[in-house]
Amino acid sequence: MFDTFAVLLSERRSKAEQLRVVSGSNPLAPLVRTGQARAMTSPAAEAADASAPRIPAARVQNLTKDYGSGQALVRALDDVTLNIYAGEFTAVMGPSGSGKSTLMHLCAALDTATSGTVTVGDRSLSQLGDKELTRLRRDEIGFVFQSFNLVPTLTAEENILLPLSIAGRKPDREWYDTVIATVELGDRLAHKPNELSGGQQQRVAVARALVSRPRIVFADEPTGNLDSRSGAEVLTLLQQSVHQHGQTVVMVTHDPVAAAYTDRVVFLADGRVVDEMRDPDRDRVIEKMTHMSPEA
Ligand SMILES: Nc1ncnc2c1ncn2[C@@H]1O[C@H](COP(=O)(O)OP(=O)(O)OP(=O)(O)O)[C@@H](O)[C@H]1O
Repeated sequence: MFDTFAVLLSERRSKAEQLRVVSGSNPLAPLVRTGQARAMTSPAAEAADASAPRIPAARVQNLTKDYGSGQALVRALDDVTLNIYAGEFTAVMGPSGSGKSTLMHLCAALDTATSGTVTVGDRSLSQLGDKELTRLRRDEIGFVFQSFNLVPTLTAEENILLPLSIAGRKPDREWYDTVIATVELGDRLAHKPNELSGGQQQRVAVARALVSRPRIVFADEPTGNLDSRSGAEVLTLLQQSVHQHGQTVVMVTHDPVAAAYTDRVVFLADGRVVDEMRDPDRDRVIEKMTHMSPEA
C-alpha cells in the first residue's frame, strides 16, 4: 500500500516545531513540543498539567471511508469525529473490522477519505498535494508496525538512523542519546536484527520512530508479535515517550492489558466511535469489549 522507506523518510523540521529542551544538560530531562507541553516533571507539575487544556495534535471531522462500490461497497468509517490530543497516549480498540486500521491509515496520510477531513497540526490533509503529503509523513509522522519492519542487513543503530540518513539529516545528538538511553539499547547498537530478540527489535523500531521527533507516532498492534514480558517493555517505552518526553502516540490494539498503559481508549464499532474511556484499566476495558462483542 505504501513504501515503508518513503514513509519512514524524515526531513528536518523547522526550529519552532522542534522539541524544546526544558531542563538544562541532563539528556534524560523531560522534553516537550513547543506549544504542546505535557511533559511530567514532578508530581506538582503533573497535577497542574491535569487541569491544562488539551491541544489536538490531529482532528478528525465527519470522516467517512468507503471501499468498493455498488453491491460490494463497504463503509469502513462512518462519520467519525475525534480529536487526538498532543502529549497523550491514545489506544484505538474495537472488534475486528470495526475500522481501526482504516482510521489510523487516514490519520497518517497513508490513504484518502471518501468524505470528511483529517487535520494534522494545522494542516488539512485533503488540501495537500502529493509532495506535501509525502513531506508531512516524513516530518510529522512516526510508525511502529507489528512486524518491526527493520532492514535485516543493517545494524540496530543504522536502522534507527535510516530515516534521517535517507533524508540527509544528522541526528540531534542529545536527543539521539536520550532515545537510546530510554530504549536501553546502548549495548546492542552494533547488532543486526537477527541477533536481537523480538522485544529488542521492536525497541529499535520505537527508537527509529522517535528519533526524528514526529508530531504523532502511530503504532499498529506493536506488541502483537511479542511475548507478554517484551510487550510490557515496549508499552512502557511508548508510555515513557509520552509522559516523560511529551510525544503523542496513537496505538491500535486488541489487548486490554496494552490499553491499560494508555491515557485514553477510543472504542470503534461498525466504523463509528461508540465510546471512550479515560485512565483505562484492564478490567474496565475487558468489560467494555465484552459488551461490544457480537456474542454479547
Ligand atoms: N482495501 C480494502 N478493500 C475493501 N474493504 C476493505 C479494505 N480495507 C478494509 N476493508 C474493510 O473495511 C472494514 C474495516 O477494516 P479495518 O481493517 O479498518 O478494520 P480493523 O478494525 O482494523 O480490523 P482488524 O482488527 O481485523 O484488523 C472491514 O470490513 C474491512 O473488510
